[in-house]
Amino acid sequence: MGNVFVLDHPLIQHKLTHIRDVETGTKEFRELVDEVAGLMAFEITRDLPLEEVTIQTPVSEATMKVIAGKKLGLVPILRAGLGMVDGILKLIPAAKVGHVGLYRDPETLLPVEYYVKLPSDVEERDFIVIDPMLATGGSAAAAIMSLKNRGAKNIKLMCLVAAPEGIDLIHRDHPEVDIYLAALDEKLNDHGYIVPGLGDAGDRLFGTK
Ligand SMILES: O=P(O)(O)OC[C@H]1O[C@H](OP(=O)(O)OP(=O)(O)O)[C@H](O)[C@@H]1O
Ligand SMILES: O=c1cc[nH]c(=O)[nH]1
Ligand SMILES: [Mg+2]
Repeated sequence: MGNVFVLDHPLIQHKLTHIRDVETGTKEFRELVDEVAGLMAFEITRDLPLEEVTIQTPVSEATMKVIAGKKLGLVPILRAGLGMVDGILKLIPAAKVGHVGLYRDPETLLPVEYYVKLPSDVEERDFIVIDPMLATGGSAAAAIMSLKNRGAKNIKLMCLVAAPEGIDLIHRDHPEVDIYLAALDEKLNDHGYIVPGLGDAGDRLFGTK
């Protein structure tokens, strides 16, 4: 079964509290999501392989380590996943970015796919699927399936806030996928919103409500 990592570094917890606060406006919300995504990327990339290179310092020759040309792909789920991309790209600027467009039908809570564009070398890349919210898990599970159907083999999932229901669905449908979170919340409400959560991530990021 895939692991669930809750990245509860004090900086992440502090910023996430402000993200959750209903008084936090669009500009600050966007900046904080960007910052937390960068802090989380630090931990998610912990297993990147290194290789040795020989360099010359001002003092001597030395054998040191650099990241060994791993092919990474970030896949934000539109729209809200977009808010986390730049914060990660600041740390991993060479990553390619694919997009999966999904919205959750407000009545059925089921995901509806409207767009997919991935890097051409899907089979050779390790992917991180990104969405701030893992609620019922339907959107993330569908995005992961979309990647697998196109040949992706190694996939991680990165979210800010999850409900237990979402974790269960990913474990059921994609048991090998590791999940990285900033917080695991209590439950879903009757409308499928995470409690306490942070509200509608897309609307808060883009100011559409
Ligand atoms: O786990 P689930 O129950 O599927 O819910 C989570 C999804 O809901 C939100 O997207 P939304 O449908 O609001 O689209 P948006 O990002 O365009 O606002 C959120 O960004 C996730 O993609
Ligand atoms: O709490 C939730 C659940 C789904 N989508 C969101 O944006 N927020
Ligand atoms: Mg939304």
